[in-house]
Amino acid sequence: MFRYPDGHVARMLTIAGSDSGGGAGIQADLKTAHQFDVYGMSVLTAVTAQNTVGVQAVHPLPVDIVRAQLKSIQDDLGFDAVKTGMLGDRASILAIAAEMEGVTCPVVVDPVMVAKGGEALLAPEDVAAVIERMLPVAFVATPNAPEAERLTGIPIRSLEDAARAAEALHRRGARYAVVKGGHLEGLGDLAVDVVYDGASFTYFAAPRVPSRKTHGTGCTFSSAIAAALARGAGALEAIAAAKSYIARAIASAADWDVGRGHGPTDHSVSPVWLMRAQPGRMYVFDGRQFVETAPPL
Ligand SMILES: Nc1ncnc2c1ncn2[C@@H]1O[C@H](COP(=O)(O)OP(=O)(O)OP(=O)(O)O)[C@@H](O)[C@H]1O
Ligand SMILES: Cc1ncc(COP(=O)(O)O)c(N)n1
Repeated sequence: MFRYPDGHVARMLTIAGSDSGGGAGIQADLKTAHQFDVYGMSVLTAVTAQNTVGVQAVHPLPVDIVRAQLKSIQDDLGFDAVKTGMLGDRASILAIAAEMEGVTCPVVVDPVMVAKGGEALLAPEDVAAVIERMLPVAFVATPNAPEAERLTGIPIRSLEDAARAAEALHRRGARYAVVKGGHLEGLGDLAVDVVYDGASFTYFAAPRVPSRKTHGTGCTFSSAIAAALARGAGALEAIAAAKSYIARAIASAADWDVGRGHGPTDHSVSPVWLMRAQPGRMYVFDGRQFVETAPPL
């Protein structure tokens, strides 16, 4: 486990839903924390019956038990970074937002709305609560392109659109807004994520793997950012480490036979650390290392 100079072990909390299939949600988050040598803890917001083919049932947990889990962790263990994913019902969203307003460590908000198969994981009428209450507490927000469209109202068809949406998310309170490129046509064969920090656009890219094994990529990416932040990494370093981790996790599972549908990624890979990432640049991860280039826009 990663330890700080004072001896304390780096700790990450995930507040998210359970994926019985083990590829997304809490399960992906804890596997990722472990792979970053960070101690992982969880607050469950909902239980899903889910596999690689689809989501068969969703059961949000009562807000009292959501609050109680968080209190148990706060009263005893503490944490160095938080990641939020699927948030459950409106009462839980409001309770979690209120708690996050009082947290001093970095919070990564992954505004999960729909699963790969199209099933809703957030009620459409609760999107406003995520915009109004969760974006302002986000040190890093990590929507995919369709989620960023819903959060900003900006149609996203290109990298330029993604950059404009990242700006809008920053205006709505996210200190670092990351619009992920998994659902977007990137640059050539690259999957490009754009980051806006209020001053500069920074781009992280990796070759797009022609694979259906992308269940839980968003969960894995956002928890990797939180795990890196829990170790004291800066925001851009954390996003870079997460990009290398998810790129390797997708590539490594491409020939797996786990499930018949959108299979999970391989959480057993290791991240590559990019120290001193410069805002305003583009970094392409080639599977082994980052190559710095001029920004595409
Ligand atoms: N086929 C792929 N090859 C390489 N990288 C990918 C691929 N698909 C997604 N990514 C990367 O994985 C990360 C997650 O992106 P994505 O846009 O898929 O998130 P998401 O839609 O929230 O995930 P999910 O569909 O699991 O909810 C991003 O860094 C994205 O660029
Ligand atoms: C509990 C839970 N949280 C998040 C997702 C999104 O992940 P994906 O879009 O990869 O299915 C999911 N499927 N299940």
